[in-house]
Amino acid sequence: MQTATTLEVLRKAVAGLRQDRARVALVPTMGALHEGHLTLVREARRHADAVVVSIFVNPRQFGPNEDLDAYPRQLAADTALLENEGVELLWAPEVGAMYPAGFATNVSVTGVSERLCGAARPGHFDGVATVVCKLFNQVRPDVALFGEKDWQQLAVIRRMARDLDLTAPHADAIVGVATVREADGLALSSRNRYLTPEARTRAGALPRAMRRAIVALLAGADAGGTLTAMEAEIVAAGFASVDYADLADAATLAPLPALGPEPARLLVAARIGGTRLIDNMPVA
Ligand SMILES: Nc1ncnc2c1ncn2[C@@H]1O[C@H](COP(=O)(O)OP(=O)(O)OP(=O)(O)O)[C@@H](O)[C@H]1O
Ligand SMILES: CC(C)(CO)[C@@H](O)C(=O)[O-]
Ligand code: BAL
Repeated sequence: MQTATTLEVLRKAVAGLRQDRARVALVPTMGALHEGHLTLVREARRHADAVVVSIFVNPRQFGPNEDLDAYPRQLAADTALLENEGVELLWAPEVGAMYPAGFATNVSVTGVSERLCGAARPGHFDGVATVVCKLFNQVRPDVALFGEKDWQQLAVIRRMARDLDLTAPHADAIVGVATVREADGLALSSRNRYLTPEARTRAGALPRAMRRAIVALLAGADAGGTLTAMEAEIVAAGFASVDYADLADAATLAPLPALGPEPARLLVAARIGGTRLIDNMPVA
């Protein structure tokens, strides 16, 4: 596996891959890799001949009081994991290579960015859209893979890619990969490593409460009452607070106060022991 840390080396390496192989896949990450990321890498292989993974802890998507400094960085261990998966190219720029002095551009996706995590983390999706737009322009992948764990992020990126003609105009250029979970149902996340063993045990209550709510909704229970009961269950299990718990249209994330004919998604963000966890599931 080749590692590029400058744009010049990246462009040469991508050109080399393109000479040898037809299709290139991109898997953007912030590192601290786990089985969720490796599942994206394996899925990427099914869609392309060469796989490029980026590792970049993107300062622009962190708020002023968020965990940018604490975010786990383990490039050597990540490199070994990616080598083991047969990844062709790792793109691991420093902040100065991604945002050289004078950088002054912002990509902002209206609508789908505005609720849920967008409301709880002002500026977050502008940071995500800006860096993913840059990554797409840097690598020019035929296909890019993102996890459904970050459902709203996936929706924002799909909107941006369509609006800015960033990817090939086929429907599956942005592939969403199903959330990989621990045995107790907790979604794998780099931030799970912030949890104490006790908080980690309690955190399994989040997906359990969500599943119970979905069963109730499908049985015809009132949406408002079900969400309130679910929030209470999450807090009773030891979470400090619930940032949001909402039903949304699965494609646009438009508000969906009650179940209708549209496909719905249940999306939750909750805090435990100083760590903010997110999850989402289809109401199906
Ligand atoms: N459990 C998971 N299942 C599937 N994909 C995942 C999972 N966790 C992360 N991903 C995906 O991996 C990509 C990189 O995510 P990122 O590096 O932010 O990891 P993360 O575990 O989501 O970290 P964080 O704790 O910052 O949310 C994203 O597309 C994300 O949706
Ligand atoms: C897509 C992404 C790599 C952009 O920094 C990040 O938000 C992530 O890891 O989900
Ligand atoms: N996986 C989403 C990236 C973030 O929370 O900043």
